[in-house]
Amino acid sequence: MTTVDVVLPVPVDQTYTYGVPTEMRDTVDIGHRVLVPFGKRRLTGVVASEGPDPESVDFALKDILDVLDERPACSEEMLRLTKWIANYYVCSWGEAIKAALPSGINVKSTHRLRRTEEPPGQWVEHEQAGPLLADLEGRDDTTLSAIRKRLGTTVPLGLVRRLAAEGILEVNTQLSDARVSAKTATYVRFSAAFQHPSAAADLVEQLRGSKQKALIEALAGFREEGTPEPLRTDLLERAEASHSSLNSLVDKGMVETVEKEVVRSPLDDLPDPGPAPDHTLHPSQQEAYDAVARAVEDQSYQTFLLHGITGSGKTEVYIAALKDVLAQGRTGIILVPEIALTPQTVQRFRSHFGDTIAVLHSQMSMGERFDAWRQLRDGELSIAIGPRSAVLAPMDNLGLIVVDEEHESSYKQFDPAPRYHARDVAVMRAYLNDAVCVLGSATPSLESVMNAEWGKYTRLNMPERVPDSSGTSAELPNVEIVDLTLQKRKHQLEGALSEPLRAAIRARIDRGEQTILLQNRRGFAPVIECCDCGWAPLCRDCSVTMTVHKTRSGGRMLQCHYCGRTEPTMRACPSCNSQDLHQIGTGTQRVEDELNDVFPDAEVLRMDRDSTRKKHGHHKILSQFRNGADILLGTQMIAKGLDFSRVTLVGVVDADVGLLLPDFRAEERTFQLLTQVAGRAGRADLRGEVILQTRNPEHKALQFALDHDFDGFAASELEDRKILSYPPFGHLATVEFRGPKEARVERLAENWTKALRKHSASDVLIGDPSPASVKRVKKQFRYRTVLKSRQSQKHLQSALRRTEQSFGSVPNGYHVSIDVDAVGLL
Ligand SMILES: Nc1ncnc2c1ncn2[C@@H]1O[C@H](COP(=O)(O)OP(=O)(O)OP(=O)(O)O)[C@@H](O)[C@H]1O
Ligand SMILES: [Zn+2]
Repeated sequence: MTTVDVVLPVPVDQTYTYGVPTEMRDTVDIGHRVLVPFGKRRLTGVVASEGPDPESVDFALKDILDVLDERPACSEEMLRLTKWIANYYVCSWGEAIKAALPSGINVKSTHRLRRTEEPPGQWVEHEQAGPLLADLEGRDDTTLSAIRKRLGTTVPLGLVRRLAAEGILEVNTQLSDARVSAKTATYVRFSAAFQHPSAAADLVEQLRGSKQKALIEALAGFREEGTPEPLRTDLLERAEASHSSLNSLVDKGMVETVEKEVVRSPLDDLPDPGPAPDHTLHPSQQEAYDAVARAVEDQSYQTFLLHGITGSGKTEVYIAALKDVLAQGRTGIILVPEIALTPQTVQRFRSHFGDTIAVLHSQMSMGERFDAWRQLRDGELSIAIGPRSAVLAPMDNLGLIVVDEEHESSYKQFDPAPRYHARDVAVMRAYLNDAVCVLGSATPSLESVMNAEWGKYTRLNMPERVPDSSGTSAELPNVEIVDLTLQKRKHQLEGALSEPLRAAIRARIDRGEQTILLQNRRGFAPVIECCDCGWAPLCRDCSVTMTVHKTRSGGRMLQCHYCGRTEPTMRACPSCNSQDLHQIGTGTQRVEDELNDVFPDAEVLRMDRDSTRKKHGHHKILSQFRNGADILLGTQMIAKGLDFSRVTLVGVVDADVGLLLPDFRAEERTFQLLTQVAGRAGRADLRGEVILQTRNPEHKALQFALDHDFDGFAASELEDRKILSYPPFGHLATVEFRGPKEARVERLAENWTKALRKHSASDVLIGDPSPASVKRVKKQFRYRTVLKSRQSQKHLQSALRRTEQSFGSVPNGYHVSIDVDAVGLL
């Protein structure tokens, strides 16, 4: 190739042509990363295609500086997929490719800054330059990213350049290497001439130095144990010898050292998954599997919606299909909402497929992530299991993509772009690969239900739970509603737990059975308020009240759930000095206290974001529960995928959390959450019971959950959506405007929306820009415009694309984010 077209990580929708110097022509290929000059910067890009004939180019062609890969980082398939993502989600191709590559592999430029002169007053007063200059005062030199971290704001590079031009700053730009690469280690072995076991004894005779003798003996010892090439550090330690003794053996040609890659794996510290259970599929599993297996056999594209009620055994269907795919020499991707929350599912895959699996999760180090990515790309591993981003795993030869719990909103990426939905990308990726896609859920999304109805997906149903050895299926648990307003009127409500729920828990403790309790709100109390003047503490940086949390020592502190800021609580109201401060509402910590009070003899576990921050935090709590703790209390984390046979009671402390949010999906979410959590009860021989506490007993989401009536709920909700042209009947996108000054954000939103109206086809309905329901988060004001189209997603996409192009850049520090198929309109 003499020229190449390169995709760059810039928010511009085009590729750039570069020349290829003669010495690189044999090494560069499609999908390779290359280093290129771009304005004054150097950027890492990916070669998308061969470029035009250099003779035909009518601009000054710049050359690529370096080829960064020996093998393509991006396959041609991945280039096609990312291009589709860029078009569909209205972002740049470079942004989409970035999401498909492990972070940290790009060469970065770092800017080191130093203050040279006393800055003039107008700069000291300047809103952005002031803090920057103050930060640099008295420092030697420091990187721009360190400054940004210290100040907690963005420092625009343009500002830095202006200050440099005025001689106030000295800027030194350096290229740093990629932060991750394959990790290698040094191993030691006998040289070819000395490999015979008897040679070691001869060597020990010959050698004079006692350390050298010890090294030879230790190396022979490792070999006897089956490790002919031990790590150099291990060998030195065992022989208690130094590098120089080893080097003299190397010089004598007796031993040699080799550099080999070590693979960093997060599986190393997970417990062994144990042997794979050998289940015979029950009739409805068999039927579902047969349908999937036929499509796998044909190697043609098809998407299935597997609607299997809770405990119907969907995972076994995925496993059986995956075995077929591997037998064909193809590969598979399993998407789960979040690895830490679905440990049992992951362990089940590991027990069947062992070392061929790459488990990708959010708590992996950059090195672990890179290693998994490289092994998948090179075909050393053939299964990727992980959350959202695993849909972009770099494997060739895909035969199957499973999306477990396909209704989960965590499959939608929010920030940064590409704001893709992993389920929809999975369907597209299967299509591009003639592969099969299986979307599984007990509560499918209404989008998928309609796609099945319209014939795009094939629906498969598993309406019964897995039968026991006698052939009878466990029944779905009995659901009962406790009306909290009634309880209160009868003065029977003392804390958060009603009398019937307490009695049911007591019975479980006495029988040695287990209880799962959902309270979908973390912390101690959502609000603290002054009883005299009504004052409540707000976060300094976000427009929300702060939540009361219990500290480890039993005291109280305040925390903002949007930015994480914490503050001490106050004794008296800062506004009227009253001591009468009231903690209103209930979080998991408060329920935990009540449980410990009421059931002092019970072992209570709490699982929420606060109790699971450490690595394997979820895992520890769940294994304590498996070992027989009485009560597992938690936020929505506990609603998914858990499979414990002794759980016979599920209690929902407050079923109304989330129900009344101003989002058209609020009811769907609530129904899904209640059905999923109810499904944790009575999964084996013991019959389950569910108690929902609510103040809205007549609400549709609750009433249908009461009867486990998914189809009824879907039909009723779809009717409402149709009238309002909400998805799945219409298409939706949002544009969010963000920045530090409200008036400017509002103006930006208005101008952008005006331009959008100009570029839109007539069926596109565009709302007025309005503040987000939490208007300010982390010092940034947020406004939002919602667009709908009854007819076609394409109309939205082209209007957004055209507006973005014609509008041009926005002021520094201000952002416009396009979110196609947005979920969560808050
Ligand atoms: N054919 C089978 N024979 C015996 N046991 C089975 C069979 N299929 C699945 N199981 C067991 O039944 C239980 C439920 O299966 P699984 O967890 O796959 O259900 P699920 O459909 O994913 O449920 P949920 O949606 O509630 O998470 C598991 O313990 C699993 O090992
Ligand atoms: Zn905040």
